[in-house]
Amino acid sequence: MPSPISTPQARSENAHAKINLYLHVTGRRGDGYHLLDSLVVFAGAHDTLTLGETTAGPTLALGGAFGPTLQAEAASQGKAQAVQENLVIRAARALAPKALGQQGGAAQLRALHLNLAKNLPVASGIGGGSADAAACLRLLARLWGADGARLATIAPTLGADVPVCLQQRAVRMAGIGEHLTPAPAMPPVGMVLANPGVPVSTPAIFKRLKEAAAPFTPPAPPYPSRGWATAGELASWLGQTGNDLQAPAEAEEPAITALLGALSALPGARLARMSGSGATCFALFDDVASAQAALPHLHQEALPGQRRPWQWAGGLFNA
Ligand SMILES: C[C@](O)(CO)[C@H](O)COP(=O)(O)OP(=O)(O)OC[C@H]1O[C@@H](n2ccc(N)nc2=O)[C@H](O)[C@@H]1O
Ligand SMILES: Nc1ncnc2c1ncn2[C@@H]1O[C@H](COP(=O)(O)OP(=O)(O)OP(=O)(O)O)[C@@H](O)[C@H]1O
Repeated sequence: MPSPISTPQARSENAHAKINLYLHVTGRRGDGYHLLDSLVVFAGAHDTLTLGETTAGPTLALGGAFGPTLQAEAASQGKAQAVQENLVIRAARALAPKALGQQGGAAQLRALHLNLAKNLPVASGIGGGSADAAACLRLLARLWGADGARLATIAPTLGADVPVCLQQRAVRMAGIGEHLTPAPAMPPVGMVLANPGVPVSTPAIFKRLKEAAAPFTPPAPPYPSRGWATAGELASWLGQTGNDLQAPAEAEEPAITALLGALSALPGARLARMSGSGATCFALFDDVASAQAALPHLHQEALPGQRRPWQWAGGLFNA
């Protein structure tokens, strides 16, 4: 039998874009973290992490459309080695001693090189570093041997979104992101994703929400036991929900308001909303073909971008 890491496919792992179809902030913990209720799905769009080798590891090479953005961020922080503090490397460092022991872990880390094709915008509300860290855990678990339970204990130590990105399937998320229950099977859905090219900091948006002192929102109603038969049914059910981070994010970045307007105006769009803490927004369509047909109609003035704007059309990722 081939070893689990012997094929080229086994040496790569995709980190799909996390989409919060709705996000209610239901409370706040004593330590300041917010309690959430969110329906999380994953889009076909993804970063890709691939294993390489070195004798000076752990090392990370950044490629893809947004590799230079991450590289520049690291450089602007004035730390020559900041790329090596990327969440991907932090995930590897967290897993190695637990999977292999101190000595074995140190040896394997020295041999570890990772290539990250960063195709998704950075600091954009679609998982980003969390999805990459989760992909790293899944990839290295295959290489080093670690079970799901072990990964599940490490994931929340890396970030609130890492547990959901580890599962990478449709779930209802509660707590600060650690309570995950399977969602009903999703209907066929088309999706347009767009980022206006403005980075948004998650802590800054939660801080704005806190300062606004708005009342917390109750959790969404129970999900229909048979799920939603069509994208239209899903969109109309989502109409009774919202994203509580959208107003503070729009206050921080008016480009989000313009983008939501442009997405709502797309032919066939059933619902337009922001994901996570922004600034990426999504529109739902009846199917992938409708989303792809609508994408060229997206007004480019809605993507002003200090950074590189981004747009994508496709379907959901089903693990
Ligand atoms: C908004 C979401 O994207 C929804 O999926 C996530 O909750 C954010 O997850 P994340 O980016 O992995 O967040 P972390 O890196 O763990 O936290 C960044 C900061 O966001 C705030 N934060 C995050 C998650 C949460 N449930 N409550 C919070 O208040 C905290 O100030 C925290 O210091
Ligand atoms: N692999 C990575 N990809 C993107 N950002 C990373 C990565 N590793 C570390 N970071 C840092 O994390 C910061 C937040 O970016 P990220 O893309 O994770 O945010 P996000 O998309 O808002 O995430 P979330 O949806 O979980 O809130 C970046 O500004 C960057 O400094």
